[in-house]
Amino acid sequence: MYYLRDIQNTVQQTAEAIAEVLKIEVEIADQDMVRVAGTGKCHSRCGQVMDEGFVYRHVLTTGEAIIIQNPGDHELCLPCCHHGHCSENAEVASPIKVEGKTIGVIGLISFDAEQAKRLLDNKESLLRYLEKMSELIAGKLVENYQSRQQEVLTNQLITVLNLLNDGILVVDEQKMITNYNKVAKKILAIPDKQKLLLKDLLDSDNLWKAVAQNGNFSGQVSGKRTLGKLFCDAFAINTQGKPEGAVIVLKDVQQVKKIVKDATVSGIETDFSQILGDSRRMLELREVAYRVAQSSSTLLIQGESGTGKELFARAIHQSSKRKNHAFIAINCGAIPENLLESELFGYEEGAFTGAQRGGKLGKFELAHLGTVFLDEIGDMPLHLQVKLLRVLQERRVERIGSTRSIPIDVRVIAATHRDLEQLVATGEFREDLYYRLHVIPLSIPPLRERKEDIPLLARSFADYYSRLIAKENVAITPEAIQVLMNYTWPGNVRELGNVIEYSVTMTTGNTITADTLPRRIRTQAPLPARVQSLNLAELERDAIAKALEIASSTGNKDEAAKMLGIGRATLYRKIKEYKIAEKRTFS
Ligand SMILES: Nc1ncnc2c1ncn2[C@@H]1O[C@H](COP(=O)(O)OP(=O)(O)OP(=O)(O)O)[C@@H](O)[C@H]1O
Repeated sequence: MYYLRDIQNTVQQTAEAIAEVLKIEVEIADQDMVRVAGTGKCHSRCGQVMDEGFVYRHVLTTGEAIIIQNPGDHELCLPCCHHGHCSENAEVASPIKVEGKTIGVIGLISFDAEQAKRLLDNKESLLRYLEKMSELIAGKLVENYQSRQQEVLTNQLITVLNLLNDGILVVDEQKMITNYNKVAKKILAIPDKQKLLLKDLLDSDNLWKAVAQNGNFSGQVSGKRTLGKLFCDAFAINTQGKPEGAVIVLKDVQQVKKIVKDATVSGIETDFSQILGDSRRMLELREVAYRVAQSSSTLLIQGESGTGKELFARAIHQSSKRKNHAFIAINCGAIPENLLESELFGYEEGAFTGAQRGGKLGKFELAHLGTVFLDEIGDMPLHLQVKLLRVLQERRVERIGSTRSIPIDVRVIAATHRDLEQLVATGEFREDLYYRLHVIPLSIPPLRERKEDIPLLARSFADYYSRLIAKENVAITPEAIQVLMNYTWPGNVRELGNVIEYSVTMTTGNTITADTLPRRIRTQAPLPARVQSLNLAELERDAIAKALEIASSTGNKDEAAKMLGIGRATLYRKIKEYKIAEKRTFS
């Protein structure tokens, strides 16, 4: 809204200018009938409400100027207490309008006959003059209102900018810094009250070229007044097609690494107490792992799928001096070969078609001071094995498309369910890398070789999943435990966890009995412990041998055929075909 009191000085100066020109007293009232400015006798009453301003009220209502020749006798003055004995000789009142709305009145008052004559002799030009003065005041009011709005908007923007975790710089077309937030001030060490150019703060040539050419930039830049690299995104500002500079968003690389650390570790902090198992082998393994955690040596964890290799790797990281840095796990078998290379080592801008502008940090760089967990290392392609070996030997990484090598301090924990020695023998795994990784080998035994861990694991999974689905703690009967102990667990602890999750969910009461366990566990017909081959005939042969082995306890061959879902005659034929030696005589 527009208030004359917001520009009181200007209003007073205008009143004085009018008084000077017309040699007459002037007063200006706002829409609340408060005298905002006044000259001569009226000056001392500025700021007061005008109780008897009947003429001004009329102008505020009608929006029309009025000239009163005989105040005191005029009909508008009838309600006034000075009616009939007014000290004024003549009065002129002209509206001040903003956007068509009357928001004040300029009043001219004559106290003697000579002044009154001057007013009345020049009515027309006087009214035009007052109209111009009103427009002048109205213009000032709008200007003041807009600059206040601008100030409010700027304040809102600065508040928003200061709430962001990124550094923000605003630069004009001449690359002059026009605004920045608190984070930018901190990460760029911007001095107070200095006019600065972008080049005073950042190594900005590439950035500016990209913004000018493409309207944006994304990559890394170096600070001029601070050490270290910054991630940077910049966007051109255009107003009606005209370039007006750019907004630059900055993130401290160390800060990003902290975010990576929080995302990779804090969510799933693992310590050795979470690795369950009281078998002698697990107790020993935990003890060795705890001891090696304190060193920085490369580790190789071997074990079948689901035995807890990643769990151990996380616990080792969490117990090491690297625990406040990132733990980055990457599955070498799950990522396509060409992507794996850039994921691990990163690349420079323009390294290949489709490479992201500004390049990309590799996992080794991101995990600097932390741990990289290379799962399924046996699936790593040979040419990447060479690169990995170099990283382990030289403790430096070279991004794709770069000749510069970057020093890194990373502990590598590799894991595999494959027989690496065998892979070395067949030439699929480099011998030198194998020995480099094999410095401290940890071998996690499959669950079937430490069956005494099963009761503890099963009960703790039952507690966990009961809590998860808000069920009363589901117990497990001794018979059910016995069934679990008899099974060979090809999927190891992961499979056991899944079976207990299934049973906790499916059981109607709050006890897992042998009957509520999945059928395949009860019928003792697990999948082959290790699928060595995907040859159909071999798989069939293995399945038949297994079924015969299980059924041997009852000596009933029909049972084996039923397990396999084939007829008795087919079973005989297959036994003959695959030359399967039977361990006992069947009925
Ligand atoms: N000793 C254990 N105590 C408690 N939970 C375990 C244990 N071992 C494994 N687990 C659980 O089993 C699941 C599989 O573990 P993990 O992923 O560490 O196995 P892995 O050997 O790395 O498997 P893969 O080779 O398939 O990646 C996880 O949910 C893990 O928490």
